[in-house]
Amino acid sequence: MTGRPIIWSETRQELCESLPYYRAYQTGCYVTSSHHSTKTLSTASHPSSVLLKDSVPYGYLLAGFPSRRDAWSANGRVIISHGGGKSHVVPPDGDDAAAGSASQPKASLRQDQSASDSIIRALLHSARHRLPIVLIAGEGYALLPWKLACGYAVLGWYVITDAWAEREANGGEGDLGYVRWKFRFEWIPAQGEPWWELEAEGGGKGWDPRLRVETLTKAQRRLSKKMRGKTADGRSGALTMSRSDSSSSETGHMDEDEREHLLFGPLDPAPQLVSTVTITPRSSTPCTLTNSARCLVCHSPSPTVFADWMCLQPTCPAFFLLSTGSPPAEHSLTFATSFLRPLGASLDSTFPSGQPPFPLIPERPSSTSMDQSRGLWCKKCGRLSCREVIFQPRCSHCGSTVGNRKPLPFVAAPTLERDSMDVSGETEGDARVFDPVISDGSGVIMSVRRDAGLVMYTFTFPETFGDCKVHLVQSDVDRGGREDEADRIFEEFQRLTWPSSSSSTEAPAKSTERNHSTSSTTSQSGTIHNTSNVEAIPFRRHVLKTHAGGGRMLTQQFTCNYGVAYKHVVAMGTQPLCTLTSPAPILSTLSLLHTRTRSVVPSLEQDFNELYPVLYLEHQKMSFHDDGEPGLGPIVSSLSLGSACRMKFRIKQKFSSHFPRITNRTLLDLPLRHGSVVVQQGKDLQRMLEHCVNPDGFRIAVTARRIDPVENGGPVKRSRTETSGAARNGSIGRSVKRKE
Ligand SMILES: O=C(O)CCC(=O)C(=O)O
Repeated sequence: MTGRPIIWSETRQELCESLPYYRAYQTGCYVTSSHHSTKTLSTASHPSSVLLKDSVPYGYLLAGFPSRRDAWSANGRVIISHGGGKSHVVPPDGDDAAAGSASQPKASLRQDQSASDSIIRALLHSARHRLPIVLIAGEGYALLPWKLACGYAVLGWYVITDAWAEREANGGEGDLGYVRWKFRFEWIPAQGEPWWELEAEGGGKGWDPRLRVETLTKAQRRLSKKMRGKTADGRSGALTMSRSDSSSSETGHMDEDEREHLLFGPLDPAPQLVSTVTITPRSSTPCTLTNSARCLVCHSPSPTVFADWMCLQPTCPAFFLLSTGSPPAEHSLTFATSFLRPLGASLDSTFPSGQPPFPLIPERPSSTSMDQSRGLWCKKCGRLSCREVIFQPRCSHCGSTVGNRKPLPFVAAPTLERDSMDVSGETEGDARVFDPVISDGSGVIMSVRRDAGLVMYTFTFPETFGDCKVHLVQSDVDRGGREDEADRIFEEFQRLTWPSSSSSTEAPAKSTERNHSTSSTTSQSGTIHNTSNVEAIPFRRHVLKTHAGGGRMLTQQFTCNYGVAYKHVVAMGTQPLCTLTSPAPILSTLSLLHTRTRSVVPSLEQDFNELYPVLYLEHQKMSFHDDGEPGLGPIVSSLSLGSACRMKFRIKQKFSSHFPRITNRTLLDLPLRHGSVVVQQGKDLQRMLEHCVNPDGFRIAVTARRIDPVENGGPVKRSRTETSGAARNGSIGRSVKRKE
């Protein structure tokens, strides 16, 4: 066995960004409940039943230490695992031979788990309705019988055949221990053989991407086609499976259509893999596909998990007691032989319509969409990589191009709607009105001024926050104003961000075509090309230096820096901010920011000396953070380009107790649109408040600051050679406390 996975990653971020069915950074089970579609399954026959709003678990991670009696059996076709939290890791106790892991540390409980705990409830829901679920193994999964040699690997499609509760004794005398829920997962044969059973090629040497570049073998490539939902000849199509045995739907919980809806209904476009389903449970007992027997005390069935049958319903007085009425000795508990044997083809009907509900291998994003922020799967080696650069991202393992080879489509500046102020947040007709939200009791006061074609909204914070103001300055579109300069800057940024490509043949993105300035050309496809010799804007995602979880972690957004170079939680370099050599959109932005900032803060004497452009692809945002750092001047000013967004200001947690009468920490929620300039005024603003930004779609923001380089800890680095090419993303960065 060489263990050559077909979908694998080194970091959790690569896994979670690439796989729409596994976005759980913290928990071991990806449960989703965010989908808008809900469905109530027939309740007429159960008028008194309680409606449960259940989430669907899509991916389950086998990682870390097993709990007692977890098992990897029949070469991974049967897996017994524990769900739900409330555990901590304890050293080996050697009393559980059945799990074959007596020498491993184990996850031990601190309190009872309950069927209503969110993850357990979702897994029970999955078991009841026999929903396919994807299992992923992590490097630390101690029961894997071979060395994984990478961080994570997708195993394949499983179904939960049984769910039950056990008592997990802690070893103390008379101690009954805590209730632990367990799940039996079984491989769904219709998907084919597990990849770890493929014949080894290449001399049978162990797969180890940490030692050498590994590429997929022929057999793996064949299997990967299936995992992409492609037929053997490469066409897109359903995975075939035998539908001859459909008898397993005889639990009567849900008919084929209902299950199909459950799985397919919400599955339309990735990443919306999610479903919130309102279900009337027909029984409090999860489905049991293996042998079961009924308890004489509670009359509920329990699966025959152990050689000695016990009632496994935690509410029953006979729960986890032998027929003698006494609890089993931990070391004498062994699995019933039949329980670890696969049920095989009878599970194939758990794939609705005869095929997995979605391909295991994620699709490449469409070249005409700005939703490019996801991770990518490499068809050469199977590695999942985060998209680190916008154009031509490469596999982090073998270096192959993994994204689209073409520049992204050009996005035209949005047509501006009227800004009429409406503090109540109501809309007039179809027009989107300016609707800042000032939270009740915040004491924030708004004033409006119009001058020189601009409209200026000023939000003054109460004195207790020091002398703080936020200004929003934008063209007065209600009085015929336009954002021509912002339009130009937005176009220029894109021209210098997507490098030229003469081979582009992509179709134009709808309503994005427009005329371009003379320094760029537009292909017939509507793609904008950089034909000048000006250096590209080096947007990329940077490595977070301070990632607590270990492993490589990238910032969410694509960023770069111009001007003062300083220490940062991310490893990034800086570009010179120079009137002769800096790219046109950088200089135009700086000039626009100076003009608009001085319209509300005429006392601004010194110019900004640092610009921080941020590019948000669709679905990206910036979490709460402040810009405070040594040497930061009192004014921070930023320009919004492209999609509209909301920018919120809230009191930092550590200061919330200073304001007992303010119940909502978010004091101000501002609507920004293309051309908006936000001016943050006052040092205390960064000290006491933090802000976040949530864009509606593709957006570029450029923030300007004045930094004292001496106070900030070092001289300004302006050497051209030092900041160009690869060195650009070196260790010089900034010290902003960004929460990515
Ligand atoms: O996206 C924005 O408008 C602001 C970005 C920001 O907060 C920052 O760069 O610190």
